[in-house]
Amino acid sequence: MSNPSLLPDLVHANDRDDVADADAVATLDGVPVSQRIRERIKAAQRRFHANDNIADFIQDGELDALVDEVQTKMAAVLSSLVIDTDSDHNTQDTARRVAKMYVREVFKGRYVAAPATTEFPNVEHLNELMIVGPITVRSACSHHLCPIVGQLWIGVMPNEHSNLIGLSKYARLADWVMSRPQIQEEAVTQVADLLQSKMQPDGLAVVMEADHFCMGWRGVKDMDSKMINSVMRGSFLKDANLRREFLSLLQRKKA
Ligand SMILES: Nc1nc2c(ncn2[C@@H]2O[C@H](COP(=O)(O)OP(=O)(O)OP(=O)(O)O)[C@@H](O)[C@H]2O)c(=O)[nH]1
Repeated sequence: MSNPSLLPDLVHANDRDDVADADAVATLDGVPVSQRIRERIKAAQRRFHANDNIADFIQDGELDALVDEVQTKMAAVLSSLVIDTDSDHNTQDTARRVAKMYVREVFKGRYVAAPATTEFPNVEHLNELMIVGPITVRSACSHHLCPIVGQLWIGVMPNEHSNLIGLSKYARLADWVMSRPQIQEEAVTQVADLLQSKMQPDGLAVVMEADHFCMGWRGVKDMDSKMINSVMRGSFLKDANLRREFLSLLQRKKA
């Protein structure tokens, strides 16, 4: 969706002097930009959970306005945490930095469309196991918004009708999915669904192993435990030998 004609009407909080004012939310005709986006999603009867992509409902220029809006709300959070952002030189720009980090970096996978992937026909009718990994992945848990950092392995069993995608695209697509507040079980399923739709392979396997900072940095403060989970589809589910081959190759690489 894009409608550049809306741009001149956007009022950006950072165009003004009162950026720390909790009422100075970026608006379009007096309506906060998040509300406009939410109304479009609801009208289309679509979901907007933390790990959903909502790029189809965001118009040109609105992401900048969203950063402005989040900045204003973050300033209010810092104020409620009784941090003196006026005299504390370290936190003067923190609200802006955090807003940019959420919208433009760590949760970008909610707000931008999927990276382009060229799909190539499987001309040689390749039908051998292929494994990509470890791909380093970074996400955040939906519960505390604490980082999740780990590794991902992908196994593909193509057939003659499958599409092949460039090697770098596995990492790009995984990053797009992970750059949203997630739980690991759903993140792995989303990666599998995405690859399945692009490649249509006979079988697909995705394994993820990650550290959850909500366990290590806070809460139970267990630094050692990791979460490992996997999704097996098609021939990886039906064929125990294929599954064993994939898991043993992966173990050898991890050792
Ligand atoms: N299943 C699953 N749980 C996760 C994931 N990331 C974080 N969690 C857990 O989600 C739970 C959040 O639940 P709550 O019990 O409501 O939160 P809490 O009281 O702050 O929990 P504590 O972490 O035990 O202090 C915690 O147990 C986290 O460790 C994930 O990817 N998958």
